[in-house]
Amino acid sequence: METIIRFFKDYISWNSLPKIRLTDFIEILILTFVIYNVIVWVKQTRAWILVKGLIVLLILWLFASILNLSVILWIFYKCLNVGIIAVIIVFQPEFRKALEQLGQNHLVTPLFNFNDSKDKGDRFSEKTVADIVKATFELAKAKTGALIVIEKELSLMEFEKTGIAIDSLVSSQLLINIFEHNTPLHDGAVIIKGNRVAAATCYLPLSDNMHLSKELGTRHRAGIGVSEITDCLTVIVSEETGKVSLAMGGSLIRNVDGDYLKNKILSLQSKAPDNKKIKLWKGRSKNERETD
Ligand SMILES: Nc1ncnc2c1ncn2[C@@H]1O[C@H](COP(=O)(O)OP(=O)(O)OP(=O)(O)O)[C@@H](O)[C@H]1O
Repeated sequence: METIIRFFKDYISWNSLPKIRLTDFIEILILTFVIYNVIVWVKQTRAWILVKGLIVLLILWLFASILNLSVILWIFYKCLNVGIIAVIIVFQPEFRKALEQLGQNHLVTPLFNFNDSKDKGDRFSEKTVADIVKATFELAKAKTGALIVIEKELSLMEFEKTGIAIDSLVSSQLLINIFEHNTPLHDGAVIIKGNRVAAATCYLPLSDNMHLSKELGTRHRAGIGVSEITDCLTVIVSEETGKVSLAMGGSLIRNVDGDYLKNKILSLQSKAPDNKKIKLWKGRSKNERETD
């Protein structure tokens, strides 16, 4: 009995328990957040197939280890380095997308948003909103294909650079003219920043979303693609059907009317209330992004 009491005194006393500091709690929270997000990412991408493959390989390796199958183990170890590089190459698009999403994270973006030019006044004037809506539906009526990307918080500079600079005030006439068939500027996308048409003929990244309807061509895929990696609003006018669709946060809303488009543009207008949020470095928190 005495031995048992001594055991409890020696080993289950408060002194023998590891000390938990505040930093340990912080570490646990960070790790929980990271592991949860990695699991969600793995489930949402092709990486899930990779994980299943890795589990099969792990079982094989365990089997070979238990039975001491030296040749199989030797092959495993020799292939390990090449395998890691192969995985990085094959899953490069997924890794890229994950890093881009991390960069868009609500915690990170405000820290590194150096662009304070939009801190003053509204993003769009009433005329700009009305002209975008007017041009869109006139183009739709004439079944003229169009792709208009409206910038929100995240810069579209990298796509702007692929096109021809315009830097002109938005007007319905200008937009209609740009997308007119057989004119030098009609191909590609127009980028709108505030009240100005920044550039035309811009090339956008195509979405690789496999769940998109097969009837959607590259114009729609490009519109959705740019909305997956930035917080822009993309207006797509189908040349084939004359219907207007919107892409936001990687989702496509098809066949919208003028009021819906106007409200969506106005929703970009409302900037995040900077003064109510923690402003760490000349930055501003993003408005909530729309999902399906
Ligand atoms: N990556 C891209 N970036 C910008 N614009 C693009 C891109 N790919 C295609 N486009 C535009 O889309 C046009 C081709 O549209 P396509 O017919 O393939 O698309 P769609 O989605 O079926 O649209 P529509 O209903 O208008 O036919 C091109 O002429 C070009 O203007």
